[in-house]
Amino acid sequence: MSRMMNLKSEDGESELKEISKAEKVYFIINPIAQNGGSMKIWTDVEMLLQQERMTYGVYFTEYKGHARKLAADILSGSRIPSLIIAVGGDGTVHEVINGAAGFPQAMVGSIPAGSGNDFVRGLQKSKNMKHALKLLLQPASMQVKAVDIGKAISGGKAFYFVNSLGIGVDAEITAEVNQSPWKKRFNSLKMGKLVYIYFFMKKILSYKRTDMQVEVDGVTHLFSKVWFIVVSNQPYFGGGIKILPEAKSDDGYLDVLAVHQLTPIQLMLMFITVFWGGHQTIKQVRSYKCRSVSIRSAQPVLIQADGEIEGNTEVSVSVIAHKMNIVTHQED
Ligand SMILES: Nc1ncnc2c1ncn2[C@@H]1O[C@H](COP(=O)(O)OP(=O)(O)OP(=O)(O)O)[C@@H](O)[C@H]1O
Repeated sequence: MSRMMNLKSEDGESELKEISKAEKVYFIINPIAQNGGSMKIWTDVEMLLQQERMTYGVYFTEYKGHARKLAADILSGSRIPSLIIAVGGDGTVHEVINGAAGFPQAMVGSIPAGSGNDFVRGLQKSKNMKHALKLLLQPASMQVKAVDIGKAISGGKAFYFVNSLGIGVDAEITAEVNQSPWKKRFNSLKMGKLVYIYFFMKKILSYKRTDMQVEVDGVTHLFSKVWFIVVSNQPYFGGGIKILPEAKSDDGYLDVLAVHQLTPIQLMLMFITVFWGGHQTIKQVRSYKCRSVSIRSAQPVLIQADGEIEGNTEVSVSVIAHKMNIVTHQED
């Protein structure tokens, strides 16, 4: 479904300085994000857009993977600078980024309407849904920034990620949560994050840690009993966990963190130390900055990218510097 509305603001085109750089604005809405809460958010957003008499196109996803196709279809139709706003969680942003990669006229933003929203937190730098909406309604507060993205290949399949990629227990938990009826129940109570904590507690008691070989910019490291390895483009993962505080999305590097050997209790304590960055001083937590990293697990284990299961067991990742235009708030 698509709709187009009136183009200019009441007093002329100049007010829409940055948005008019994006001559077209499209919203791609995931109607099942946040267990349908995204639709309520979209209704509120649309009311404000109409009050401002903005012109935009609207598309609703109809199946998993549809946002990627919609973004690619929109962008292949014209070379006009176009801003695509994902209304949903990190899964929706992930799909839009994958559809938009390779189209230099694309700009991507998000109205947070999911359970994780790490893209909005760490890259777009919006504090909440209203703050994100301000980007659109007060274009003077917006800047367009070319950020790095990760390109990954697992099992012969190539894909991009904008936040982070994880192999190990984090991906296994993601897969279990997505299949669980508890996700809907917790989401409908607006407590989507609690379900991840519940599955984390459950999973770490049964998870079989595995050995992994990691090649960081050509240097091989062997880790035994690995819980997870995360490759990140920004500080946050897993819905607000500041796991790689030094990661920057525009430095041409990816940050890698490997967590191994800890007992389940130590792993829980490690996550507590993340609040003040203390985890980085733990011997069993190793971190690197790199341009490329390959990971191979001794045992089959899942891989998630931006919270979506994308592969398993082995993956090669490289950074593509300044590949994706995103909208962010003007830095103070
Ligand atoms: N119409 C649809 N029907 C079914 N699945 C869809 C549809 N549109 C998008 N999806 C899938 O919904 C999943 C969740 O999307 P998203 O991350 O945006 O929302 P979320 O509520 O934050 O979920 P999560 O907790 O997994 O992050 C993604 O895997 C996406 O591919």
